[in-house]
Amino acid sequence: MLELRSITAGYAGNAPVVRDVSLTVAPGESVGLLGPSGCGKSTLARVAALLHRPDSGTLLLDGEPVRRWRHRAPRDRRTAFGMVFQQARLSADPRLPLTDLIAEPLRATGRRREVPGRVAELAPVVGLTPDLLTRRPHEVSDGQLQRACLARALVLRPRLLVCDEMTAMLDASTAAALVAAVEDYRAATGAALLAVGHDRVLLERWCDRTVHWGGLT
Ligand SMILES: Nc1ncnc2c1ncn2[C@@H]1O[C@H](COP(=O)(O)OP(=O)(O)OP(=O)(O)O)[C@@H](O)[C@H]1O
Repeated sequence: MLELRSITAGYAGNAPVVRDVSLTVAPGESVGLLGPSGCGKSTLARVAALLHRPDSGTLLLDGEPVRRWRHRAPRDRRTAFGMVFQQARLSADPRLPLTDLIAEPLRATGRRREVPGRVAELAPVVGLTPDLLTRRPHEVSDGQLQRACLARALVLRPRLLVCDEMTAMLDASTAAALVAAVEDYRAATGAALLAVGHDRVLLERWCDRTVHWGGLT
């Protein structure tokens, strides 16, 4: 269970972009968060995934308040989340072949031995053929790179996925394939989902419930 209570967050030197926002994602639930461009959805998504420390408010994970963020958060909390960002190219190290990109969280948590097995398992799940796995980000399409980023988000088997406009830059068939991969993962594991976007039709089809930014406070 993820509970965001009265979260206010922003960027140093500027007025907060998220003000007093509350949102709950129950275990196994999928929640869509809809809002116009620039309203603060990505900022709230990063707060929810422990990647951005809020200025005030409380985040509870399974009833326990989170007190530390980013690399300071305890490992079991950080690894509870998998996050997919809107712009795969900005979130992917351009030096890494896709295999290493997918495996990054395993290496970062000292689980190198699991790399070959997990990458081989996940590549077909996200629709990546073996020849693509040895290529670097500049040698693959945006859709192929986003597939690898989804695999990276799944590699530690998170309990909660945060997808921030995951499909915004993609064609309809790639978008559908990525949503299907997320849903297959959720069906198999019971993981919850927070999907952020501005495509009402997509979010309403994809999620158990959809909340509107203006109705969050
Ligand atoms: N690193 C940053 N430093 C300063 N301001 C930022 C930073 N990142 C985002 N902002 C500002 O915070 C506000 C909210 O941005 P955010 O990306 O959270 O919105 P969003 O709703 O996700 O937008 P979009 O749908 O266009 O991605 C915007 O005004 C943006 O300019």
